[in-house]
Amino acid sequence: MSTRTSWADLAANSAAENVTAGSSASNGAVGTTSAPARAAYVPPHLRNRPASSEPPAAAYNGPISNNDRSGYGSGSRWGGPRNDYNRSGYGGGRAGGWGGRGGWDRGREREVNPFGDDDDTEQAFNELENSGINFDAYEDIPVETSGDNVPPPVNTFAEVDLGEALNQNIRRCKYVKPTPVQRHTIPISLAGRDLMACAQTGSGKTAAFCFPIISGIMRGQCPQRPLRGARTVYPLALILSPTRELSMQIHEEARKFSYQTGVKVVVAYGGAPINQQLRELERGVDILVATPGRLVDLLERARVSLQMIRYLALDEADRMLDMGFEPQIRKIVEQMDMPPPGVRQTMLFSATFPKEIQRLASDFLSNYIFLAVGRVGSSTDLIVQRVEFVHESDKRSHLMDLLHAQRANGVQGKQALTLVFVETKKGADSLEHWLCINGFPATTIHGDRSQQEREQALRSFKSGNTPILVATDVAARGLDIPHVAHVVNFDLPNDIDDYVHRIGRTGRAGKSGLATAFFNENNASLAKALADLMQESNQEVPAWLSRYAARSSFGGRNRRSGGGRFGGRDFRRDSSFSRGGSDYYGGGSGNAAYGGASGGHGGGYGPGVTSAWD
Ligand SMILES: Nc1ncnc2c1ncn2[C@@H]1O[C@H](COP(=O)(O)OP(=O)(O)OP(=O)(O)O)[C@@H](O)[C@H]1O
Repeated sequence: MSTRTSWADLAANSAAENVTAGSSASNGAVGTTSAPARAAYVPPHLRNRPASSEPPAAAYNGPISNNDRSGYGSGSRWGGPRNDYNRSGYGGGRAGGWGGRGGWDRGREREVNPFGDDDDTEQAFNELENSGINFDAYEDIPVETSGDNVPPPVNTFAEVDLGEALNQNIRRCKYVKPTPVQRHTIPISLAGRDLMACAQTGSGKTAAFCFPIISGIMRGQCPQRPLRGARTVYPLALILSPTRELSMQIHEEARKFSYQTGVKVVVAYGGAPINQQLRELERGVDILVATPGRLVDLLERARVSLQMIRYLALDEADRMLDMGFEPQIRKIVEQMDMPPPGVRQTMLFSATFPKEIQRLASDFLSNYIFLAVGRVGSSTDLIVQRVEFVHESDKRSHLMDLLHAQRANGVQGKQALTLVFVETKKGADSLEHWLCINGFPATTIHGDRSQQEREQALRSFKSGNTPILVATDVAARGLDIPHVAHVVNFDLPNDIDDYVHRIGRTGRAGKSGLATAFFNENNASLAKALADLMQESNQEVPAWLSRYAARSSFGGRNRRSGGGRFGGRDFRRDSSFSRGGSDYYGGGSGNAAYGGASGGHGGGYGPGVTSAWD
């Protein structure tokens, strides 16, 4: 059949494309090292490294530091409460903040360009806009904020003084306007406020927390690092995320945003050799992006100190505080040497925020602002959700039908990618094998694969060489993979929030996508939450699913309290919040099983207030 040929062609084409595109990842950066201005050969182990990692500049006169940037003034100390530096940085003193950055030029010459462009091409970038974002869909987006003195949103990046180097990188990224979550959170963060932000998948949360951090470090005065071990490093900002791949992605993004700002970003995650990460750290770090396990390791080895942390960001914060991660997060945030809330600035981001998690998270925050931003455009336009009743034994043939239909429609001929979620690692391997022997190039990502295999699988999927990725929930959150046209929930998750994150791998940044779920009697406990979610998103709910939902609405792990809209609502507004523990789940009996459940986290929106991810 011609399918074989077309798959082979597809692979060949995409391989070629991959080489030219550089796929926005660090590979692309390597390719740029041959630009005339940077003709010197950069050995592989030094590539993708901010070049300002050099010995302390002459201006620096403090004790041994691995973090200091050559341009950072005379070493005035940051050490007092957060308000001190905020006032000097963001108040009337702002005007003085951006001049005289000449010292950074030295770093500029050597820093590997993560955009794969050259300074000379900046004008060309100015003329382009990120066409992926549907800006019209931004009108009338529902937003809810709560907290004291919420700073007003901005409409443009120009309205906030992020600094010229960062602005230039924003232009390079072709971000013409801030997305809604950025419009609201950037002024809040620049004002030094703590923040809990709930905004739909694919809406630009990464930049929303990176921009204020980078800008704040750029404008901050050079902190004098304490003298501990010569090999201990003192990052100024910590960004935690739950998976290695997500940490790598945030690192890549942050490196782009901080290009030529003098701000150094390093990533540390498990499964990769620690020595290499230690070497990177020793070259200097301002922003450390990390997974919790590897960070605990580094802290216990006293190779990282959190003493100088000014900014703490938790991406996928609800996941970071669920039962799996909470002890590690508490250890990092509360039991090491990190400054307390009110001294550091803390920002929590996710598309989902169950109330119980909000309650836990509030321990980490001081006088925070809660923000819920509705989805970009109408949900019906972005992710079309379908649920099909498929018995366990029919799932494979049903998947095959879907994939054949996609081929017939030519979707995959255009490099469209399909992400298939399954429940178990074994199930992932077995489905991948079956797909491959049936002529559908597939790969897999799950926790039993080596880190190298995981990274290779992701690369191959992103490039289109292997247009089907079978994944467990390790790929459910945060991953920003362009051209994922279809997400298939081959096995539905037990938790409606996981469903939301999984389908959010498509329909990103204003683009449309399709999500198909295979439902059968094993998923009855999810029926109510799924039907509610689909209804809220203006999706067609099959009659049989409504019947399942009616049957299961008496309880169950995914029941939402108050029958209300799902909840990006501030738990502090809920009158039951002072009553403690189980009430956050509406008093439902299934609440003890919190870790795997999202039940009842809505609490109900009032009229006219829209959920953050409907
Ligand atoms: N202002 C902007 N203009 C154009 N594109 C943007 C803008 N901000 C972010 N993007 C793009 O939108 C995409 C999604 O952003 P991001 O990965 O930060 O989403 P997210 O909200 O963190 O999603 P998730 O909840 O799945 O983690 C990225 O490709 C990013 O480059």
